[in-house]
Amino acid sequence: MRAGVILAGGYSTRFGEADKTLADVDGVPMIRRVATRLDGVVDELVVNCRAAQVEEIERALSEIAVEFAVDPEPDGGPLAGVRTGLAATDAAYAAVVAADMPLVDPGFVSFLFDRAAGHDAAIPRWEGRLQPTHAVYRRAAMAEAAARALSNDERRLVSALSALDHVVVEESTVRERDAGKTFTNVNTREELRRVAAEFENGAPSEPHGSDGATR
Ligand SMILES: Nc1nc2c(ncn2[C@@H]2O[C@H](COP(=O)(O)OP(=O)(O)OP(=O)(O)O)[C@@H](O)[C@H]2O)c(=O)[nH]1
Repeated sequence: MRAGVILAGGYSTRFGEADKTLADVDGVPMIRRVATRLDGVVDELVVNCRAAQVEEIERALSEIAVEFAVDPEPDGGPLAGVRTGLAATDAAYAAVVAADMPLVDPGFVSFLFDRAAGHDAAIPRWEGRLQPTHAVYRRAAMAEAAARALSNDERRLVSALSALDHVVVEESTVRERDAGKTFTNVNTREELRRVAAEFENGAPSEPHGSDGATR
């Protein structure tokens, strides 16, 4: 079993005044773009967010089957979000993807699942940095590593990686697969405009019938 855990519990402070995960990306809420792209390569989808976000995210995802994993306490940081998200699934492996990555490439995620097999994680590197919010984890191992790091007051995902037998998928591999755009993330309004332009120009393909636009 493969799960997809969408991390949406942040406060979008750089975005300002609104939850970026609901932002309109060429007619489709950003988190819906992430969910439809992941949906084709996983058996189940989990959305991790704060209780206050559930209603609007549910509306944005209408007709896409997801399970909500609500943070018991808000603002615990991304690592706490991952722990909460992973606790909602029994899948052997889970792709953890931030809700602000609307260009996530399902083929590349599928490749990460393949690379993670037999290990605790497959973590890509892009632009010199590991990308743990766009990675595949063995659920049980990451749940344990996250719990241990959190007990040491760590908030960042990378803190959990040292405890994992993780494969790093290097930039050269990402380039060979022409997948660099999969890591594009949206923090600011300007970044939202740029990513929306990618869709307006028709570049990234969406799974058939999944636009769920502005109904
Ligand atoms: N559950 C949970 N997820 C978080 C938390 N903080 C960040 N995240 C998630 O981690 C990922 C990366 O975080 P950022 O890109 O910094 O997003 P953000 O925190 O909403 O945005 P900024 O406030 O501008 O940093 C996003 O998918 C966030 O939703 C948190 O406190 N709890």
